[in-house]
Amino acid sequence: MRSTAPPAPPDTLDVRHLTVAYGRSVHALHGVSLHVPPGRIVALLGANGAGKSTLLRAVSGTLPLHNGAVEGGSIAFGPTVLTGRDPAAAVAAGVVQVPEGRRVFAALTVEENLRAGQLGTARRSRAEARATAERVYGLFPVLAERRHQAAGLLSGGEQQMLAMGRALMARPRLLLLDEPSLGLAPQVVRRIAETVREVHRQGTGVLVVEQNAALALELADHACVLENGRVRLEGPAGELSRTDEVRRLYLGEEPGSENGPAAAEVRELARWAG
Ligand SMILES: Nc1ncnc2c1ncn2[C@@H]1O[C@H](COP(=O)(O)OP(=O)(O)OP(=O)(O)O)[C@@H](O)[C@H]1O
Repeated sequence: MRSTAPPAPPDTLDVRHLTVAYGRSVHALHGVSLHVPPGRIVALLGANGAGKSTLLRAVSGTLPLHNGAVEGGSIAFGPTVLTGRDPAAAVAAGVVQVPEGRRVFAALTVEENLRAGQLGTARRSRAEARATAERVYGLFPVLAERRHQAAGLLSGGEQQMLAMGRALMARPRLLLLDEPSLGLAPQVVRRIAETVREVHRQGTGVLVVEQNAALALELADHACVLENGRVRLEGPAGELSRTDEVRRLYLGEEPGSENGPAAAEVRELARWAG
């Protein structure tokens, strides 16, 4: 008789031995395993081309949009198998990706963009939908002020907030974020980081890809460093940020230095986070 595996705990992302290729020649991930426990923040770090976006795309079901495909391994969110499923299946399971490059519907208003975030999710009453929108406006008051404006007129930072807000309208159990701080001013980055924390406090898990390693390690409970499509290092974010390798390669510090630029940034973030 075959033994059956115990049911996966709810809201846990479980990626096992994942192998992904684009076409026949680009092998982007080679047997990557990663775990996001319920309600935790996990950061994915790594150099350009390491495979971070590929991993997020595989989880959100958007790989085929980039001509990529899962060639081996598995992805599950709780009891739901997501391997090779489409984005609608991921959203229905509670896994929602903030689109890369903060894509918003430029011609639609802020409010209409937020409403679009509910498409494909379980039907809700109007009162529930309104309450979710008010929660998003509470997180990003600037969106409330601009609710009747075309999204294309927002600044880059406001568009990032809208892209996040739209993802939150689906009431995700796991939010996938691809470089949320890219190209944004420090103050806006702080606002975004604050929101990630707030979303996390409200019980949503977060898997975040971030070039700003100091920010990612400050935000995350756990971090995973990818190198050439393989997991190179992983562990509690606090421990990883103290390893010589991470300090040298991702935080731009000389090992042993407490005064590098990233160390200053971590201290500044810690001060701001209270
Ligand atoms: N649509 C695609 N078609 C072909 N190859 C791709 C495609 N997207 C990514 N790749 C390749 O897959 C590998 C992993 O890329 P990926 O974008 O996942 O890395 P990344 O760690 O997110 O890097 P970056 O920080 O530069 O976005 C790289 O070799 C990249 O060139």
